[in-house]
Order: sequence, then C-alpha cells, then structure tokens
Amino acid sequence: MPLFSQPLDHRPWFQSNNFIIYSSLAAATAALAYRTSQQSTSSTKTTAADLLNSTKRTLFKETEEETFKQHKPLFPVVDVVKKVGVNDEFFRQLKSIAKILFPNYYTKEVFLLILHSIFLILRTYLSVVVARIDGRIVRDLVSGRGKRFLTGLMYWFAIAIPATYTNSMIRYLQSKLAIGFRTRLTRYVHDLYLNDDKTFYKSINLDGRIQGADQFITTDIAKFCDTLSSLYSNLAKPMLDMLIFNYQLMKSIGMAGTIGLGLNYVVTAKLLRAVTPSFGKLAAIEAKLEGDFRAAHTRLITNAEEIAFYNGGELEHSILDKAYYGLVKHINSIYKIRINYNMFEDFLIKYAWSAFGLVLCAIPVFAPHMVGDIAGNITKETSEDAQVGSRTRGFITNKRLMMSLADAGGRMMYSYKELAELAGYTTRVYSLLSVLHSLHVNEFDGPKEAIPFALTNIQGKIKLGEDGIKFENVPIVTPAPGKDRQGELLVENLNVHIRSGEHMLVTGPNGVGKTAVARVIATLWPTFEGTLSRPEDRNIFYIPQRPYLSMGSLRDQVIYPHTHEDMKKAGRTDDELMKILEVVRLAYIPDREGGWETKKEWKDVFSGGEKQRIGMARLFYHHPKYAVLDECTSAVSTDVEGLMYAHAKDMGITLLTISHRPALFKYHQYLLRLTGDHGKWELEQIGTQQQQQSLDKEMQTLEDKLQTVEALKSRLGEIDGELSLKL
Ligand SMILES: Nc1ncnc2c1ncn2[C@@H]1O[C@H](COP(=O)(O)OP(=O)(O)OP(=O)(O)O)[C@@H](O)[C@H]1O
Repeated sequence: MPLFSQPLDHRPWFQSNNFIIYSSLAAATAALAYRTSQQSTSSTKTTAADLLNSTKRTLFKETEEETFKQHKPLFPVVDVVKKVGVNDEFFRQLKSIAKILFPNYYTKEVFLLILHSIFLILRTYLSVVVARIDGRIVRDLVSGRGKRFLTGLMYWFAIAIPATYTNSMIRYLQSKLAIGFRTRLTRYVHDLYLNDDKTFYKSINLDGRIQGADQFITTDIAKFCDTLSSLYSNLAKPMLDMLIFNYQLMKSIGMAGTIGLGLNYVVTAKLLRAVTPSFGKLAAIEAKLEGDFRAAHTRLITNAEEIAFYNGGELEHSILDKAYYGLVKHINSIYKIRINYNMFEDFLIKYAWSAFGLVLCAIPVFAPHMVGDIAGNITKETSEDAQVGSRTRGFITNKRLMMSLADAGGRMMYSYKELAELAGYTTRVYSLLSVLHSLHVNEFDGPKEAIPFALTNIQGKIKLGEDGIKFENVPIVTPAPGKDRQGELLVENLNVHIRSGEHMLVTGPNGVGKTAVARVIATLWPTFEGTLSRPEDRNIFYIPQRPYLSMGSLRDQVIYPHTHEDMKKAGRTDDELMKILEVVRLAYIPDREGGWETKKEWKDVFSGGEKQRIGMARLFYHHPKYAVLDECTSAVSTDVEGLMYAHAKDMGITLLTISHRPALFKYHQYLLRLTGDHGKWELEQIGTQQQQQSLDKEMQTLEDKLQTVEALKSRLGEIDGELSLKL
C-alpha cells in the first residue's frame, strides 16, 4: 500500500517515533546553542584585549608546519582564470580545500554536517506527511465528514511544531557550518600568510599573482563559505526530496509517469546547461573588481593627510569613481545576462513543469489501467461520493507531491547557477592558497630558464646564528616579479664584515640601494648569490625609514612587537619604559595622553620626530646585539639624535646606520659608500682624510649659513628703523 494512502498513525504525535528522534535532536542542538550562547555571554564580560588573547588560545591554534608540507602537493599553482567553471578542475580544487575544512572525521564541522543532514531528511519526511494530511483534510471536506475534518486539522497543527523547528534548525545549522568553514580557512590562511618567513611581505613585494590579499581573506573566503554551505542544503535536500517524492509518485502515477518525470529532468538539465552563461568566471571578475574598489578606499584612508595637503581630493575622487563604475558596469552586465537566462529558467521550471505535472496527475483519473494500487483504491470505492472523495484526496496528495517535486527539481536546477558561482569563489580561494603555499617554500613566479637575478634562480646561501653580519660576494638586486623578468643590480658583489662593536654607516645618493642592503640582511629580499652570515632574528632589530605605529595602547607602541603579556613575562615594568622615554625625550607623553593604557590612532597623534623617537625607544626596550637603523632619526633634532646614538652604543648595541648625515660619522668606525656607478662601493675607516674633508665641507656649509643669519639680522634692524621713523 502506498505510504500516502495508508491510514494515519492515530497515536498522538508526541508518542510516535518522531517524538523520540526529535527529543534527542533537540537535546543535541540545544546543547550546541547553549555552548554558543555561553561563549558569547562570557565574552561580553571580558575586555577586548582579553578576548583577543582568549581567541588566540582557543580558536586560533596554529597550523602545524607538517600539515602545510602535506598539503603543498594539493595546491599546485594553475592558471586559474582560464579554467573557471563547473569542470574537473573545479572539483579538484574543491577537494583540495575540503582537506582544510574537514581535517579529520572528528571535527565540529563533521558533526554539524551530520546533524544538518538529519534535519534535511526529517524535513523531507515531514513534507510527505504534510502532503498526506492535506489530501485527507480536503477529502473529508469534499465528502462533508466534519469530525474527521477536525481531526485532520488537529494533526495539521501538531505537525506544524516539528516542521517549524526543523526549518529553523536547518537555517541555524547552515549558518554554523558556514562560519565554521570560514574560521578554519581564515585561520589556515593567517598561519600561512603571517609566519616567520614573512609570506605577507613576499606576496606584496616579490610576487604579483595575488593582488589585494585583504579582499581575498576578508570577503572572498566568507562568500565561498556561505555559498558552499547554502549549496549543500540547496542540493542535498532537493536530491533527497526527489528520490522520496518520485518513489511516492511512482506508486500513484505508475512507471510510465515516473519515466516521463525522469526524462523531464534530464532534458531540463541539458537545456539549462547549454544556455547557462559562465557565472563562475563572472563571479571571479566581480570579486576582483570589488577588491580594487576597496583597495582604492584603503589607500585614501591610509594617506588622508598627505592627500589633503596636496589638495588631491579631486583626483582621488575620480580614481574612486573609476573603480566603482568599473565594478558597477560589470555587475550590470551580469544582470542583463541574467534576464534572458532567468526567463528561460522560469518558463521551463515553473510553467512547462507544472503543465507536465498536471498531465501526470491526470493519469490515475483518465487512464487508471496504467497505474496499480491507487486506481484500485479508486475503483473499489462503491458510492459516487466516495469515488469523488478518493479522487480528490489522490489528486490533492499527488498535486502537493508534484509541487514539492517541482520545487525540489527547480531548486536543483537553480543550484546549478549557484554551483557556477561557487566555482568562481573556489578559484579565488584556491589561487590565494596555492600562491601562499608556493611563497611559503620560496617558489616564486619567474622565468623557467636559469637567468641571473631571476626570482626562480636564487643561488645564495644564508647562515644564521653568526656573531656579526658578513657579506661574501653578495650582489644587492631588486626583485622583479613576473614570468620573464630579472632583477636590476644595485650593488655589485658586496664583501663586508661587521663585527660586534664595529659600527658601520652606509651612505650614498638616493635610490642607490642603501635600504636594499637592510632588506637583504632582513631576508626580505633574496640573496641571489654569495653567502650572507648574520645573527638570529632575536639578536637583530631594524628601525625602518617610515615609522610604524601599531593598533593598541601607548605602551604597545614602545614595546612593539611585544604584547603586554610578553612584557610581563620578561619581567619588564612601566618604570623601565618611562626611563626609556626620558632618554628619547618623550617623558611628557604618558601624562599628556592619559597613561600607558590610552588607545588612539597613534599615527595621527605623534609628530614626525616623535614617531621616530618612539622607534628608538623600541630599540632600547628590546636591547638587541645588532641594530639596523635606516634614516630613522632624519626628523629628530641633531642634539637628541646624538644622545640617542651615544646611548645605543653605551648599551653595547652594534649599529649599522643608513644615513646621509655627516653628523653621524663620529658614532661609527666604518663607512660603506655606495656610489651608484654601476653598482660600485667603497669601504673606508672613519677618521680618514676623505671623511675629514666631508666634515670640513659640512662645517663650511654651516658657517656659510651663519653668515646669512648675520646679514638677515642687520636687514631686520634696518626694517625696524624704517618702521619706527614712519610711525
Ligand atoms: N620592491 C621593489 N621592487 C623593485 N625595485 C625596488 C623595490 N623597492 C625599491 N626598489 C628600487 O630599488 C632602488 C634602491 O632602493 P632603496 O630603497 O634601497 O634606495 P635608498 O638608497 O635607500 O634611497 P633613499 O636614500 O632615497 O632612501 C630604487 O631605485 C628603488 O626604486
């Protein structure tokens, strides 16, 4: 007997098996929801910093290096843009990403997925029950059986409770799954992006394959996760629905009807596939344009003051407008493409399918010999009223099943569009992961042949742990990202040894490669040839040309990149910090700003000179063995600059200073002069005749300036005299 024509289970719903299933599911999901709410309430009581620390501990457990090694072969870099679409490459990429989303069977996401699937099955089952109750109610209404009609209504309301619970749980679990995926992916990407080998720097400066990593990490990953989890319910449920409803219908409309339905799906899928535009590629382009627009805004925020000084608002306005209109033009073209596609899709799924469905529903009525049981049921009824009632019930049940089927089929077909969009986001996420993986192991984009100074041909050696900085035949070369590019030689084979206590000054014209030397020491730029020996990271500290002020409190500015926690662990105190600020002549800052805990946008608070003094304060706080100071006191007055250099030397820090200021010569023993003449360089001991000449030259310049002051003073006196005469 077909399921939908069986008499209903007359036990109250709460005594049925459904109730037991529901109770356990409700308990499991309630536990899940309780845990989530507990987490969120406890977090509201803590401070943001506590939250940051606790998040680090719980959510952000670092990905093991071994995991990256295992995953590397899964993420070869491919020319993704050419291959966007629902194809083998898409499924391969999705499979690779799935290794990150589901690292093993015992994760929360697997549990969520199972729970989600159970609710999806339940919803399908409930739809069948609803179809049966609906059929019964209408039959009783048509036959005028009031008591049965009321009983039917009672069941209708009873089923509404689990049905609504199921629906809201499906939505809840779908969102939980999406955020779970996002957390896993974001954590993985952060671990790959911000690690000891500074992949974030490489991806921005040594590689051009990822443009605007921020957009990839903040938006594209989120869209990918949302689409993936919604696609699961949009595909899994209708597939299940179709299986169950087809089975139900087969019993009522017979084999011929079912074959007809099956053929209908195949034809529809083929037609839709043939007319579907490449939504994946369009979605990938849209994501890129969104990224460009966002990057233009970020640049404006970062450089607001400089732009305002230059009165550059108008130009920036046009740049932003251009980025926006580029995006909108693309989105509009997608909308236009969608008009025809949606018309075709709607015609096929809503109208053609409904007509076909009505024909199938008519089979048991007009051609009962083509179906088995249901026709038997109808003909066995004796009175005409009963026959009408039975037909009505059969029709309503079939129609509802057919409608659910059409809905399920429609959703599956609509999902194809979503699948195509998912292919676009998958491409973006995959390309981010594959490029980061390749940069993590220093595989750069570049020419295949072994061309000198190409990023694919790095031959130099780096020895860490030396007491000193030693260049042996190391050329300083600009990195040149790109398939057929090689770097430009700035400094020819450098042979220099800076021993502990032997301070060195690097000088030379603008753009000659002074900072480039610091970049090579810091391993930001590759050592293309020769050998570089240097201390471990913890023994060497860099202060760059542009001062960087981090997010956080005043204390965080001085101790960067330490956290307050690190500082306490190291047994350091605020009193010590105060003494450091006295050395750099910034002792007035904590009082003026309201204490160490004050949080501000510090880059807008400090003056240029103050920012640089904070940089020196960091050096004194960290007290490394070696320091590379890159024009980091250019905005500080010479007297305070001198004090800071003397203090650094007293602390036993060996200095490698990059500067144009002859006033700094006296704090160093060696002078490395980069001449800019085909990469030539000279090393000399400070105190030589040449250096003396350089100092004499500076003295001469100062004396010349002083003479101008005298002339200006006498002119001022003259003007004063003239003015007093007139008055
Ligand atoms: N990421 C990069 N990629 C390619 N070339 C670069 C990059 N960064 C800097 N350069 C180039 O390398 C050269 C050396 O730059 P560097 O910053 O070392 O100059 P510098 O000697 O410190 O100059 P200044 O005295 O003006 O600070 C310059 O011509 C610069 O344009």
